[in-house]
Amino acid sequence: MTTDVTKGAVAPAGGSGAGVDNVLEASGVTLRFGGLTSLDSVDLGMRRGEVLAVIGPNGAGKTSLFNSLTGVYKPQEGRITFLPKDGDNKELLGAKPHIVNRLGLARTFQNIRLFSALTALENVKIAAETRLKAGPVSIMLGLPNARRAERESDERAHRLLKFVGLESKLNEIAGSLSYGDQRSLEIARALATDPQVLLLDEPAAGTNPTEKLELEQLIRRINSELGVSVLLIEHDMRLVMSVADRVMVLNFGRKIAEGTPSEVQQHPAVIEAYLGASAPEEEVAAGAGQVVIAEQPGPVDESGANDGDSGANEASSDGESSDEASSDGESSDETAPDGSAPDEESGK
Ligand SMILES: Nc1ncnc2c1ncn2[C@@H]1O[C@H](COP(=O)(O)OP(=O)(O)OP(=O)(O)O)[C@@H](O)[C@H]1O
Repeated sequence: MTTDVTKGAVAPAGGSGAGVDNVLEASGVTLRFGGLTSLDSVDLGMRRGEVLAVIGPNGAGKTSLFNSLTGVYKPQEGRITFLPKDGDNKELLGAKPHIVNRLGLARTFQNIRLFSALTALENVKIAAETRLKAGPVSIMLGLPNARRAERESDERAHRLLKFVGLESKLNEIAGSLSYGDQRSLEIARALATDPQVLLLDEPAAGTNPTEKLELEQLIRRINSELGVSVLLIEHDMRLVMSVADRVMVLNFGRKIAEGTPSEVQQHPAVIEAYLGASAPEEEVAAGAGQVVIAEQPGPVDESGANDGDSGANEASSDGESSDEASSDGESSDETAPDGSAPDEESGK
């Protein structure tokens, strides 16, 4: 049975993972922006404890899927079910981002969103404090339980900064950190909310080769040492192929393949999606039936100048058509699951 966290109703669990120990399931997720179908009946079955990568050419629907899973967008159709360890399944479609986060899903964004004027430690503590049991009044009055909670969040933030390799930079201003360190800080902040599933949206974008290798190690450790399932959007195919247990491929909003990294690399639909239907046959043949997927450009800075979503903003700000996906209307005032303010229009 699944509790619908949006209505308090109870519904049967859906999804594609019958007989498998899934942590997250989606079935028939369809997301439209006016005439544009960003996700077309997408199914997802994410296994507990795995690193699952979502790949696809630019505009394939990867971020739309993340935004749908985390409550930033509300797809018009489908089911999204979180299956936590305690067995109390939750329907996520329509749930607000902060509720999704409280249930156990945390994410990072394509465009880094830190409180850039605060220190690394403060950034993580803010996220850790969303887990505090003490209410605002006891915090204001400095009651013993509030002091204990404050100490716990401080310790937790220290531990996580050490875990991501930033222990020597905890008092540095976030905005002054290198791009790679800012990405690590974002991950620490997401982990501070104690998720069962971590969604990473292009974590390698803008990082240098050394930082990419460190990121690869970090993703492995998050998965193996913390026991967190990782859903990863990434254009860096070397990273994807090395770190993912399984890969799901989207193209034009549809799932076109799913399997192990080597399975999807050899999948004809994937080869076609990446090389294009008109790719010369010898180009495909040159890969001996195995596509060497070219790395696609991701965003290079916080302005998202290179994230290719300019059209996205136009459509979402319209918001009038009943056929359109609604982005969470509260998200501009609210902090995002990881304590950051989401870019409501693109959710990137
Ligand atoms: N808020 C929005 N309003 C209108 N269209 C949108 C919105 N968000 C996404 N889209 C459209 O949906 C499609 C999928 O976009 P999405 O950002 O999910 O792709 P992506 O696979 O993440 O691409 P990239 O790799 O470039 O980040 C695109 O055509 C995009 O323009």
